[in-house]
Amino acid sequence: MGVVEKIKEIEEEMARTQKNKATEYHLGLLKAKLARYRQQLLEPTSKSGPAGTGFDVQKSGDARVALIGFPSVGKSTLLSKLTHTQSEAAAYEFTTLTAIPGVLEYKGARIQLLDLPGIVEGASQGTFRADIISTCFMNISGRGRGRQVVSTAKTADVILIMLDATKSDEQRRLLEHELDAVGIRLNKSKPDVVFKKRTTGGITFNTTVKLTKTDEKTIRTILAGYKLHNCDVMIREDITTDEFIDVLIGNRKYIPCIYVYNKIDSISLEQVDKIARSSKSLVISCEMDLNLDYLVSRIWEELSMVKIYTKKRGAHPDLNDPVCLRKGSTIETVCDSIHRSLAPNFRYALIWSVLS
Ligand SMILES: Nc1nc2c(ncn2[C@@H]2O[C@H](COP(=O)(O)OP(=O)(O)OP(=O)(O)O)[C@@H](O)[C@H]2O)c(=O)[nH]1
Ligand SMILES: [K+]
Ligand SMILES: [Mg+2]
Repeated sequence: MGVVEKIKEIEEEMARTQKNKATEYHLGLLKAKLARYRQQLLEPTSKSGPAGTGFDVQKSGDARVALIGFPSVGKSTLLSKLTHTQSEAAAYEFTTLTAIPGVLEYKGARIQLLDLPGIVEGASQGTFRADIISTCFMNISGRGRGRQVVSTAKTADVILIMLDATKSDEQRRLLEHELDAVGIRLNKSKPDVVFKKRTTGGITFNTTVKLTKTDEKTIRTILAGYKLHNCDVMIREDITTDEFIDVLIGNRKYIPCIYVYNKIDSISLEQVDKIARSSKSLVISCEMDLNLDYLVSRIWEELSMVKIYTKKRGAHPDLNDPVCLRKGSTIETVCDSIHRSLAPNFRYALIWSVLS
């Protein structure tokens, strides 16, 4: 049986299994298995298909923002509006077939905006079902280049999920599920769990908070499923079973995301108002140039960039030429962004002032 069939089988079993206290451990095991198979799908050595590599577009500028969405929601139109790059836009689906990078200049930073092909061929006419997702997920040879797109999304600092405001919100859940399946966690931070493998000593299990969404037994069952018999687990947050599996698997990507609803020129004011009020959501019309400036400022906010000005001794800094980095970067990152030979010989930095 291939990996895809195994995934399908587990998904079916999970759908059949009633969720209650008695089945919790079993479901936990199934979840762990499912995560492992999905992982295999993306591994280059897997026999199930080619590696989950993204499009071959070099990262450039200070940050990368990826546009993800169904066909014809207006991704290319947006890229052409916000950057000097023209990406072909048309009324038919799958106009864009590869990744098109453009540069968005804002507050002295250069942000790479990536237009990507529309994803999830065939899913748009189906209802939200796990078996459809698995099939779409594998559908890389067809017109929709789903897997390549989601792999590219993994390299982004911020993801824009672009939606057609005139269509149902089902599209949003499908896209979220698709990204989730490849290990992207949207608008979440890494679970506060310390996990260390050991060679002997059994399992030590500690928590600093009360666990209400999972428990020690479930976690021990999962560890056994992974053949992890010696390790330290320290849980410092009220995590779910899924979040624990994420920690075990390790290569999850925690990426901020904004839901951008386009084409609001075609819906009622009441509908616009409703969408605009939900969190992380934003309404625009590319065609009528509505709210595009606000979108850019929100992207900037989500990127949480800091600007660093360097100066020569006795001279003023050049305020037109900042080094732009994500918040949380270190002096070493600053050095590396100036020149890669700088950090090894670096001794100290003088810091003048911090502006907010
Ligand atoms: N009414 C309306 N139409 C829009 C708006 N933005 C884009 N469109 C139209 O939507 C259609 C699709 O736009 P594209 O930019 O090609 O969409 P895409 O998401 O890049 O599509 P694919 O590359 O095929 O995935 C075009 O006919 C655009 O003119 C908008 O704000 N309002
Ligand atoms: K299109
Ligand atoms: Mg396009």
